[in-house]
Parts: sequence; C-alpha cells; structure tokens
Amino acid sequence: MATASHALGSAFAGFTRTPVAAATAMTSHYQCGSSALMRWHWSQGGRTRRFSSGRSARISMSLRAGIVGLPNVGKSTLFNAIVENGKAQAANFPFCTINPNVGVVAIPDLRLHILSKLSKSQQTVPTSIELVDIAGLVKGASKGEGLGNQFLSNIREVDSILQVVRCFEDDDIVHVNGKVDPKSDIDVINLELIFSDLEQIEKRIDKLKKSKTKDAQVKVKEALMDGKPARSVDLADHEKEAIQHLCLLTMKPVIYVANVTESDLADPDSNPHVKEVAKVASDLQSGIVTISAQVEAELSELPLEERLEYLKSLGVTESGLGNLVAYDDFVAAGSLGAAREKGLLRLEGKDYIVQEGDVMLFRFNV
Ligand SMILES: Nc1ncnc2c1ncn2[C@@H]1O[C@H](COP(=O)(O)OP(=O)(O)OP(=O)(O)O)[C@@H](O)[C@H]1O
Ligand SMILES: [Mg+2]
Repeated sequence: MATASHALGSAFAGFTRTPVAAATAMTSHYQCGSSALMRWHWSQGGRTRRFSSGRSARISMSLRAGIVGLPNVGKSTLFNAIVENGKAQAANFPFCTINPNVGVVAIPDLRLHILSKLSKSQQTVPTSIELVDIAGLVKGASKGEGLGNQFLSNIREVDSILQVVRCFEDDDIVHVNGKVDPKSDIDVINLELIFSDLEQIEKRIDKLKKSKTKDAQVKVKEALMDGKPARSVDLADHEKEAIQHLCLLTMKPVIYVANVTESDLADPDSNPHVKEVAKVASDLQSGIVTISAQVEAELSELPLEERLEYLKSLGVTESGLGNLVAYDDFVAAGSLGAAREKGLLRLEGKDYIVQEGDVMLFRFNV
C-alpha cells in the first residue's frame, strides 16, 4: 500500500480552514508538470468561485485518474477495492464495463492532520482523487474495434492513467488474447493511444499548414511515428502550451498496476510477469504498483485510512499569491506566528513553482 501511495503522489495533501479569514494548503509531490490538473471549486449559494470562503462553503479539489487496460483484467475489481461503496460490476467476461464508473476517494495525510492541530483549524479537508473505471480496450480500438472511440474519449478526460496489467494465471478467467502476456498487453494499449494521438496531431498539423508555429506538433508526431509516447518528447514551455489543448492521451502520466494472485503477494518479484511490467515501466519512465485487486476488493471492509493510504493524486497547481513556509519548518516552529518570528515565511508570486511539503497561507475577503 505504501508503494502505491508514493507512486501516485499528490498535488495537494489537502488543506485546513482556520477561524480567521485564511486557509492553509499543504502540497505533496507531483509528477505531471505540464497540464493544469488542479481544480478548486468552492460552491456557495449556488455559485462556484475560485478561492472564496464562507461558513457554509463546500470545498472540493480533485484530480481524475482513469483505470485503463484490456478487457477482463481486473479494472472494475480494483475500482471497487479503492472507492468506498464502489459498486462497479466486476465479472468474468470481457466488456463487462461499458459506461465508465466514477468514484471519489479521499487521500488521508498525517502531515495535514498535524498542521490542522497546529493551526487549530475549524475544518480539515484532505485532497481527493476522482477515479474513472473505463471500458476495456482491444487492438484496433482507435479504428473503432471493441468499444473503440467511446473508450478513448473517456481517457482523454482524465489527468493520469492507471494501466491495469494482468499478471495472474487462472484458466477460468478469460484473457482476450488467449494467454497472459504483460508486455504484449501493454503494447496493445500503448499503440492504440499512440494511433489516436497521431490522428489528432496530424489533423492539427494540416490546420497549421501555412503557419510557422508547428515545431512542437512535428516533434511529437515524429516520436509517435517511432512508437514513443508524447510525454517522452523534450519540449520547451511554449511548445508544451502549443499542444496542450489537444489533450494527447500519451502525454498523460501512467502508472502500471501489476494485478497478481493472492499467493504472489508475499513475494511479487518472483512472478516473471511482474518483472516484465517493471521493465516496461522503467523503460517508459513510469511507476509500477503491484497489488492483487481481488484481495484488495475483499479487504475493502478495512478502516478508511488503511484502505486509501496507497492512493494519492498527480498534478500541478496554479498557485495564487501566498505566504509560504516549508512543512518541516512550520512544524518545527510550532505555529505560523512562530514561523513568522523566525523569519521562515516568504511571499511568493504566481510564477513560484510549488515544492513538496510547502505550506501556503491564502488570504481572502469575506
Ligand atoms: N488478482 C486477481 N486474481 C484473480 N482473479 C481476479 C483478480 N483480479 C480480478 N480478478 C477477476 O477477474 C474477473 C474480471 O474482473 P473485472 O470485471 O474487474 O475486469 P475488468 O477489467 O473491469 O473487465 P471489463 O473490461 O470487461 O470491464 C473477475 O472475475 C474478477 O474477480
Ligand atoms: Mg470492468
């Protein structure tokens, strides 16, 4: 569980609201540096505003992670294991899931709990992740095979991808390609995402025919033609911006979920399928989490903290103006006032890149 929590990371560990007109937000590490992943909505009186407050304000911050993979590999089982009261239909036949299942998961963080105590917060809101269990994908999906394009548009809407890879042998559970072969399964998925992106980028290049500003598109197209994901291309900030609106599937960060059998849990590395997934993940600079979705689903009666510890979100934030102090300094100082006295507070502008463990104080009018 701890492995997964590290791999998934989090944009915001959450935040606490103090009795005065201020909120303290704490960040955790994030991996995706390009897309705007954070959404802060405070709904009040039917209106949704960014950074507003009020006694009855309802606060939500969530990233979207899509559970992706071949049919019948354990995606819905994993979804049910993670999402409280998850009721996705999980059964032994391909294309069991057609419409995506969506669930929200809170991410507890001990550090946020400590901050809340130090700040004597009225309200503490851990960050959350929105999980989307997406229909299975087969070879040719980008050309409409299986559930095809419908499935791909579901992936386009998520911020990051959890790719479930079957690593368990079980003759009773149908494998759409007849045998358990993680490398081939991963290749099928990745190729379909690449084909879909290639179509997008070619359309864009056609539109930009006369313009000189298509360097980024051409660079990405070359990588895709080479079978590499868009995220592997080294792009300058302005180039990233030029293709951001395309929401390329292979630009999204991926974590591979090696789904093993119960008996492999004690020593998953002895499973050769897991080794294969680990090799691919390392070649593609992606994370890997080894779990048994089946066991996790059965364990989902555990207390919330234990169940959800292994899940955290990915992302970046567009922070506004804030007073910043590193988490360790804040905790060592004992309070925000003490941290200020010790000269640990700084004022940062909107260009500041938020660091792991930063504690931010936002002020606003009420
Ligand atoms: N680790 C595991 N060990 C053994 N069986 C498993 C494991 N994980 C999932 N299963 C079984 O595999 C079958 C398929 O699971 P599930 O319905 O979650 O797959 P899926 O990927 O969501 O499929 P679809 O794409 O058709 O929606 C179920 O019978 C489930 O119990
Ligand atoms: Mg399913």
